[in-house]
Amino acid sequence: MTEKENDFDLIVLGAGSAGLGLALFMAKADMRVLLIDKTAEDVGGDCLNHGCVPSKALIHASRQVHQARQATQFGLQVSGAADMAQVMDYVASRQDIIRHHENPEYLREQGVTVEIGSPKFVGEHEVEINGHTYRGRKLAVATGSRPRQLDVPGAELVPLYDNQRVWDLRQLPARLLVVGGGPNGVELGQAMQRLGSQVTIVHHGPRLLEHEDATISQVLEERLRAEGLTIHFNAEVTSFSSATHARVQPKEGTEFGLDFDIGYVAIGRQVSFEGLQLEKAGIEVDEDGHIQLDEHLTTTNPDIVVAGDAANSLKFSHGAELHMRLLVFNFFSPIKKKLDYDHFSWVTFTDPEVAHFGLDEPELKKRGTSYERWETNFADDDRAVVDEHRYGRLLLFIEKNLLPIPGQKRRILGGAMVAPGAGELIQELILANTSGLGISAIFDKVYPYPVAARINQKLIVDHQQITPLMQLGLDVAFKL
Ligand SMILES: Cc1cc2nc3c(=O)[nH]c(=O)nc-3n(C[C@H](O)[C@H](O)[C@H](O)COP(=O)(O)OP(=O)(O)OC[C@H]3O[C@@H](n4cnc5c(N)ncnc54)[C@H](O)[C@@H]3O)c2cc1C
Ligand SMILES: NC(=O)c1ccc[n+]([C@@H]2O[C@H](COP(=O)([O-])OP(=O)(O)OC[C@H]3O[C@@H](n4cnc5c(N)ncnc54)[C@H](O)[C@@H]3O)[C@@H](O)[C@H]2O)c1
Repeated sequence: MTEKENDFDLIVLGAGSAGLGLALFMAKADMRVLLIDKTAEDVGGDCLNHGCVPSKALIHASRQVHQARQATQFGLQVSGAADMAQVMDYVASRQDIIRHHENPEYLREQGVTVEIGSPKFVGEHEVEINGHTYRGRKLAVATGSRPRQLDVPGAELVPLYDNQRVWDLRQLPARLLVVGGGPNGVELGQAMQRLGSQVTIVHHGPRLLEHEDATISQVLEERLRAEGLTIHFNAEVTSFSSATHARVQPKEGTEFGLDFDIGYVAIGRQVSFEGLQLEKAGIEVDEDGHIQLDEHLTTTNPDIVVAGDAANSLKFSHGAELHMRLLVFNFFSPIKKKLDYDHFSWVTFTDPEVAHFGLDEPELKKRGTSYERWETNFADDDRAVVDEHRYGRLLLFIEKNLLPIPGQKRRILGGAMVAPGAGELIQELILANTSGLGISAIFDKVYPYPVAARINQKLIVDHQQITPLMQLGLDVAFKL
């Protein structure tokens, strides 16, 4: 290659959600882009290969099995057990479909130069890979994160899986020990229980999904227990005395033993920049090994940015998309945008789903924002009655105006929902939140009866109060 051919507008390290988004967008904008990943099979990153896609496919399969069993209440006869090999074949087939547009050949067709190998920085704008040096005007580190390991005595004896290896399972374990009650642990734990495993979750914290409001987590916990999962809170696995026996220590109380067949470790993620020689590019890391970033996701080298899990903030595929949007805006605009999670949302794809958006109560309190907490269960919602999800729960934080002036906009600051399909039901609330719409945007709608999303309006209608002044106005208007 000539020297010119080795010059790029953008070099991206890592072809996961963040790197792919950045590379494809910049190539579309006619920029010269070099995208690097370790192997061709790694392209697509964790989301396609070990995370979102296989986990959602597994959840889909397990829901089919669960719903078939639920239908026995209507006289349907269901027998037999799910075949794990067939389930995993289904999972792999879904990944294969998505791989059609997440692979080196496809990317090259889109105008992206792709290199496979182990890159390292050799200068402030230079990266070396496979014996060649490439220069980028801008460079992006999008190397993702990896699962945290369970480092306790005896772990080496045990068949311990994490999200990188679990998709190789061909047989359903009779007893599955899940360590960690975050989104990863609860999604996989419920799916495996539905497929036929007996699942036990051992969780450090006092409740599942610790980023959620306690009232929301509690509904999920009750549903999971009703399906047969065992959950130990405030507890940790302290050692393994054999390949199938764990010792568990609750924060308060006596240590106990747990028998299992395989373990699934879902205790969070860690970033690692091993081998990248960040120091050669002038990229500083803090004492925990995290890259020092400003509010524009720029490192201590002004031409090198970080995107996705590697930035070590909220770790989601659409978090990577948010980063990508911010970075491309800032690449082209003289006015720079700052990273802002105020309208960010996420969904945990359990059944019921748990959806979350905007600011939560601890954050509102921290900011001293005036708000009201409105919540409802779904017990009296007609759709919830017929579809059997009266246990659902919706929580909203509504802007509180200091003076009760009629016609004032009251914005929806944040909220959460736990219900089947909550991730879809909550989308109109997210739109209102993102666009700064007031509660009247929901109040004024006429919903087709009986769509499940009417619950959004019900909560708002239930909280409308007629003040004495309004009552007087109504009385006069009616007489006239
Ligand atoms: C079980 C599970 C389920 C999940 N489900 C969801 C979900 O439903 N929705 C959601 O939004 N998020 C979900 N996530 C999170 C989501 O997968 C991640 O946030 C997302 O993949 C991060 O994208 P990324 O591009 O930052 O990193 P990655 O996708 O990890 O991509 C990083 C890429 O960099 C490459 N790389 C690493 N080091 C180097 C190196 N030295 N040189 C070259 N290349 C390198 C890797 O091979 C990889 O391809 C889930 C995560 C897990 C674990
Ligand atoms: N639907 C989704 O969007 C989705 C699904 C799965 C994962 N993810 C993402 O993947 C990442 C990883 O998920 P995760 O659930 O592993 O991480 P997490 O950090 O969100 O949750 C892990 C939980 O494990 C607990 N824990 C830590 N050490 C423990 C120990 N030794 N024993 C018992 N419990 C322990 C922690 O208290 C924490 O609540 C997250 O950032 C998440 O955003 C997203």
